[in-house]
Amino acid sequence: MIKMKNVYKKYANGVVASNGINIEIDRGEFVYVVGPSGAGKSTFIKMIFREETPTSGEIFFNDINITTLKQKQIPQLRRRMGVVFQDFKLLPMLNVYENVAFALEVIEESPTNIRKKVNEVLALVGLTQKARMFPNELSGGEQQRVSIARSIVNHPEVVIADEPTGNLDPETSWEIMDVFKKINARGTTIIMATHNKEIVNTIRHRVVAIEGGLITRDEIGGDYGYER
Ligand SMILES: Nc1ncnc2c1ncn2[C@@H]1O[C@H](COP(=O)(O)OP(=O)(O)OP(=O)(O)O)[C@@H](O)[C@H]1O
Repeated sequence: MIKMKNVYKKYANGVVASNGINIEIDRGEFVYVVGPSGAGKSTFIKMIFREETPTSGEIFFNDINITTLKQKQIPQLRRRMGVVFQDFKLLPMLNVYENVAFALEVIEESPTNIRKKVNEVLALVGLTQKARMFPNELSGGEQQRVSIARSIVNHPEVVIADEPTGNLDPETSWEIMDVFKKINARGTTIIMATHNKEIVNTIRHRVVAIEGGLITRDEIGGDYGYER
């Protein structure tokens, strides 16, 4: 589903964040991306949803070469991907329901479909009762649930998460992992960059370690492998 071939990324300041990455990720997989700070995890993640482009090499999403997509084709690609960030990125003036519905309004879904899809994902993340609340009235874990609901409302094939538990306490982090488990059980591929050793070592999935812009380890059910 996602394939990188000899991906190299050098930022304008000369930093090489990807130094020849080759990887294949199949439909339905759950992949943790681990590695020290500054290793190139976020860059790896951002290149998948075309937030960054490689300096050389190719990235495929199914049979689409996303490295050569034109700017106007990017929204269409992003509709097939859900993205979740450490800091939630919710719109403060919109309530929970509206934050999730927004993504569908932009693509002009019918009001009936919007209602159906939003209510379905709010139920999945356990926020039906809080649909009318605003982000600043919610806990961090609840805000992350909204952000996850928003990421999956359009039934993406893959959810890409960059440190989704980074701002959450341990108990809330486990709850968020339950939500990802449900999403993965529906067949959605999950790619998650994380520093959470306990989670990686307990909820076993494929572990891809990046160090110095290179994949140094790639094991199904692997350990987190670092002290933190
Ligand atoms: N936009 C940018 N411009 C220049 N350098 C960048 C940019 N983004 C990242 N870098 C550099 O690229 C390297 C890899 O960064 P990246 O954010 O991918 O690492 P990371 O593994 O996600 O780190 P962390 O775990 O701290 O989030 C770092 O040296 C970083 O400073």
